[in-house]
Amino acid sequence: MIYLVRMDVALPATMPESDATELKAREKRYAQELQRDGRWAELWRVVGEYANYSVFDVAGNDELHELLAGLPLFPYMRIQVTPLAAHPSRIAAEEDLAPGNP
Ligand SMILES: O=C(O)CC1=CCC(=O)O1
Repeated sequence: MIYLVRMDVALPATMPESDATELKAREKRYAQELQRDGRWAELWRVVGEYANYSVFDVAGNDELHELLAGLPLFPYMRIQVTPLAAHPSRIAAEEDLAPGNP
C-alpha cells in the first residue's frame, strides 16, 4: 500500500543542541536505510517549514505504524497519514508495463 505522510517536527526549545544534533543524525540514518530498501519512496522538505512530505510503500497500516513509531524524532512529531489508491488516469511507469511483470 502507498501512503502520503506529512511529518511536522517540533523539538522542545529546552533540548540541548547536542541532543538535537544526535537525534537528527539517528533520524537521517533510519530514513536512509528505509529509502535504500524501497519502503520510504519519497522524501521532500516543505518549503519554509520544519516539515516533510513522504511517500511510503509498505504492506499496510501495521507496518507503516511500526516504521513511524520507530523514528528517532517520533516523540517530537505531528504525523498525518493519507492512504493512496491507484488513479485510473495515471500513466504507469515503464517497468509496470513490461511484459511478464506481475
Ligand atoms: O527533517 C525532517 O523533516 C524529519 C526527518 C525525516 C527523515 C529525516 O531524516 O528527517
